[in-house]
Amino acid sequence: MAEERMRVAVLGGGSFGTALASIAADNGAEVRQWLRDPALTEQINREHINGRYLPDYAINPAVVASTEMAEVLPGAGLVLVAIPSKAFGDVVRQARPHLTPDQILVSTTKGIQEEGFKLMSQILEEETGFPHIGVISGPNLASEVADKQLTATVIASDDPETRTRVQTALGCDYFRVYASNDRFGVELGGALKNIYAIAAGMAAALGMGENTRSMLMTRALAEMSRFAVSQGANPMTFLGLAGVGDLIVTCSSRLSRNYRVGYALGEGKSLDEAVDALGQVAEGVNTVRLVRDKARAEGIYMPLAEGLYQVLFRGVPAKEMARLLMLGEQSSDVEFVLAREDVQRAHREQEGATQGAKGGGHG
Ligand SMILES: NC(=O)C1=CN([C@@H]2O[C@H](COP(=O)(O)OP(=O)(O)OC[C@H]3O[C@@H](n4cnc5c(N)ncnc54)[C@H](OP(=O)(O)O)[C@@H]3O)[C@@H](O)[C@H]2O)C=CC1
Ligand SMILES: O=C(CO)COP(=O)(O)O
Repeated sequence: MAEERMRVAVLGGGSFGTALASIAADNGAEVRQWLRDPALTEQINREHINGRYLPDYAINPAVVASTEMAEVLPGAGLVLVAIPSKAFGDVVRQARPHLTPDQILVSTTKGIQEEGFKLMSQILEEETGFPHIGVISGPNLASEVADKQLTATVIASDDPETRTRVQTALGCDYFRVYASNDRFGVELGGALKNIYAIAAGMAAALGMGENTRSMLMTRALAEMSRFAVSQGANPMTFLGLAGVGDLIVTCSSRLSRNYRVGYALGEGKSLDEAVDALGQVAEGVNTVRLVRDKARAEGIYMPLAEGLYQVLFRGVPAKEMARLLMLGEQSSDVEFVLAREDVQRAHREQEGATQGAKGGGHG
């Protein structure tokens, strides 16, 4: 007997949702995509193009778009939610009456909800109470995925069925899907790296060199993992695709929207001008504010996030902030090898010895 075709539902008609819908269809699934824009829905169904978000790429004709959740969700084995963090909760609440507990619900969104500092999979879990919840994250620029450039991602879930089903639905000869059980770390990695992509874009616009970019990315990794570990994530996750992998691509590519916002700021545009010119979501703008506030409230050392916050929201010139950051604490390289506190203690002891020697000289 022929195996039944998998049904996949995608919520969101943006660039990443569309790219993933097309992969699932390439893999033979029956794919339905929900979006709120009727004109774009019609264009996807008739021309197999998403002219607003991915105009240069053909979508697999097996993807059927609809503005009705009731036509998209019932019967889908896998539901991918690709909606920016600001609207994610609202859309999940609209979807809720059409969902059932056997479905696998996966967020693709790299952002944080302000209310309760919630990650998207936590919203999926809370709004549905269902057991098969996961997150996709990794170095996945949507237009490169749509272009079938060789790419890898991570499916993170503590539920083995979720991991396996997503690997089967999306894994193919141009898209590899690695598994993780650290859902929180993978999801946090995706959200946090957006902050540093803005900083990297800014540094590039200011004419800073490759040494600077490398320093920025590596110290960003230290800062991201410090924050994530303070919140309960596994630091090893940050060595993977959803940590260092995504940091590399987003801090290096003008295809990244966060990088482009940073670049525009470095060219002297205001935050509003930079965001308006982009016309799409750059999650890092909101994330930097939320993370900086949380870091301050919990006493977590995050000089890069604090510096970027000062530039974005307090009008400090980016060049001046870079100068101040270079005068900051010279801390441990890898804190999981040499603790930051040990470096600080050694400095204090040396300072004490120097003061003592000076005092002795006067006595
Ligand atoms: N693009 C990328 O390269 C990647 C993106 N991601 C993540 O995926 C998430 C989604 O991204 P992406 O597809 O790129 O986003 P886009 O900005 O390309 O598109 C956003 C989509 O969400 C829809 N949307 C926004 N607000 C609402 C709402 N209130 N109700 C219904 N629909 C809404 C938009 O509809 P409308 O057009 O009608 O406004 C649009 O279809 C992002 O948070 C991002 O972090 C992850 C990996 C790669
Ligand atoms: O997350 C991404 C690539 O992995 C996309 O980054 P942007 O949201 O900055 O475009």
